[in-house]
Amino acid sequence: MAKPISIEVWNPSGKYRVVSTKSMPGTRWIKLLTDNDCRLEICTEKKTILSVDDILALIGDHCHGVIGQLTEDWGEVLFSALKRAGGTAFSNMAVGYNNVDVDAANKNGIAIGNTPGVLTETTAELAASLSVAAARRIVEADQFMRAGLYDGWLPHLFVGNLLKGQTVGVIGAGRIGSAYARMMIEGFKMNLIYFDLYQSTRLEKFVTAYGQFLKANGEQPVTWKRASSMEEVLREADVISLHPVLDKTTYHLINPERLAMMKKEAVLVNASRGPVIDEVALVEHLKANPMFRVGLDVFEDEPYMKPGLAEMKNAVVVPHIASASKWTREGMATLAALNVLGKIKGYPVWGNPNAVEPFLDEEATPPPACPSIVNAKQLGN
Ligand SMILES: NC(=O)C1=CN([C@@H]2O[C@H](COP(=O)(O)OP(=O)(O)OC[C@H]3O[C@@H](n4cnc5c(N)ncnc54)[C@H](O)[C@@H]3O)[C@@H](O)[C@H]2O)C=CC1
Ligand SMILES: O=C(O)C(=O)CO
Repeated sequence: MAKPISIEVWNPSGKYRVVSTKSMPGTRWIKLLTDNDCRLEICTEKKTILSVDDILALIGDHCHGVIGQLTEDWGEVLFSALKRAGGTAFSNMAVGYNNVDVDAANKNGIAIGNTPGVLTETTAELAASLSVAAARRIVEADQFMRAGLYDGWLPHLFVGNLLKGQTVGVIGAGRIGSAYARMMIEGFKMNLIYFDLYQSTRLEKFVTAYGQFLKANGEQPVTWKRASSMEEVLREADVISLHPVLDKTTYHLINPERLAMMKKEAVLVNASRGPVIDEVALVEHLKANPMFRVGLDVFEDEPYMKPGLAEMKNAVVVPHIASASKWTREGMATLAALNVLGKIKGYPVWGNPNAVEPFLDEEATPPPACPSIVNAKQLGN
């Protein structure tokens, strides 16, 4: 028999049983569910990553919807169990949903929610921070200072890369990639080269207008270019940040051949998903090219790093915290809860997942809609 899972129960007499596999920041999401006749059960198990068996035990034989996490493996086993339990709704507390088998969800008639928009700027800010930290060797210098090694100013001490006037390359210029590009262009006056499957007209217009503004003020204008291939970005950019979704087309997008195309002193940043980079190849490249630097928020085999990465001074590594601002994490919890609640209540899907602000206004009642359901069309919603 499966080991019982520890839970915390809110509104025990609620009509709809909703499970959250983790405690999430804030209390608004809890209030929204309990005020709407949901009995909410929050898993309080100490282990960080729940197994499929743990989640099966949480779903049990009566469950209307689940709020889950990107660390969980949501496939046929869990979706068929949720369907058998009478459930119709699942939401990741994340915008990325590469941990979810959408075909299996479609087969079982389960709506899949995600949390776009609320984390765009927060994630872009962390990518920008990693870019600067890697370019200016901030972590190395901090460690040097704390080790008591600083014995006076020296002309060669921790010399890094100037960003102004250099080229920033963005691969995947969607919501986060575009926000990151704007920060680097406006903040550091970098030129842009980007690659995406789609043209980012808004981003191009922004760079053109900012370039005109700089020129009018007697400064060197910034420029933009839409690359016709990813390789063009890798060859030309001084700082490259990866922001695509993770799918078959982006798995190991950065491989040994592409690493070799990049400038020897380039900075590579990844705040998308770990498997976008072949991490073993990256470690080899970092060893062979000490002036090449990386800033990583995500890793191929999270929570682990590939052997050798932790020892590399030219790598800045942080534990998948790109969306970790209080406002964003509370907003993600709200959107995830409203996705599940909306489906249970039979609400329509919100028309624009890029404009979810009305759901985040704490003073107002959220619209009667599901903020973002990725398989709405397939389910005929
Ligand atoms: N590290 C973290 O904590 C976070 C990571 N993420 C990751 O960032 C990803 C992007 O999020 P958003 O910007 O909101 O999504 P988005 O959908 O707005 O942007 C993704 C972009 O990638 C492009 N793309 C897809 N395949 C491509 C390919 N083969 N080559 C080039 N571009 C390609 C798409 O056309 C789209 O413009 C998420 O899917 C998630 O995996 C998101 C939030 C936080
Ligand atoms: O939202 C996502 O996709 C994350 O990785 C965490 O915010």
